[in-house]
Amino acid sequence: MALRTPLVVGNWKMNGLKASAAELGRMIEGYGPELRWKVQMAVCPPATLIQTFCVVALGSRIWIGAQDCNAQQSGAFTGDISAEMIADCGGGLVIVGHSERRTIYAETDAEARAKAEAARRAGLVAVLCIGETEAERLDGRAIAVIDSQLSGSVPDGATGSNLVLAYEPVWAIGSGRTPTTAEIAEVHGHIRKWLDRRFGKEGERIRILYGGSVKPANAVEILAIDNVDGALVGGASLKAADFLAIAATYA
Ligand SMILES: O=C(CO)COP(=O)(O)O
Repeated sequence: MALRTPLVVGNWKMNGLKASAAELGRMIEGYGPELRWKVQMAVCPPATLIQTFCVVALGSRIWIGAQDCNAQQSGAFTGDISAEMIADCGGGLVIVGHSERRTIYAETDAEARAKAEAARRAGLVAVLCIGETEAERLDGRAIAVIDSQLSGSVPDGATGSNLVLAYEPVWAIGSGRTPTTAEIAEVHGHIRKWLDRRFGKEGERIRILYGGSVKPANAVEILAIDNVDGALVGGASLKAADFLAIAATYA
């Protein structure tokens, strides 16, 4: 068995209504045995659809997850959901620290870390997002920013079974632009070394996904890069044909 099974996660963001279960159905149909053995697929719909999607995906081996959670188990946090609630619906993972949460809702590394810890408490896998802005990259600070996000948001005791990292350069999200393969290789190699230093052998089991404008047209090139263990896909995960084509890179 490979040290790290490739993982392709779809982040639907604030898109999807009940009727979108049909699209999930098409994904399940296309996730046949030849793909299942090679790559793990997951879909994170908006919170309103988690329960429905978990029922639709039952027995399909596609994981269903959430896009965020509150770090607390329950309480007076109007509008929020907890990791325990996601697990209760049948969810298996939760995205934390996404750049849209960091930018729009001013979430900090410490909050992302607390959410990753909440995910572990509830038995979920946390998909923890990090990545530099365009200004930071142009300033030559991309690696420094990644380092500070890693130290601030990766929880103690992380393992390959409770944490996945996602490198998402903020400027590549929804823009149709991606870093060069050398730039992605540099950041992923850097994160891999950081995980080795922090967690030793266990660090080798933690997957590092790339996210930001991944499409069927660039997936082959991106997913072949050293230390890229899969993708976190936004727009292209909304259509079964595109999402399956990305995952099929591993077939
Ligand atoms: O933010 C992303 C996934 O979390 C990436 O979004 P896009 O694939 O639409 O660029």
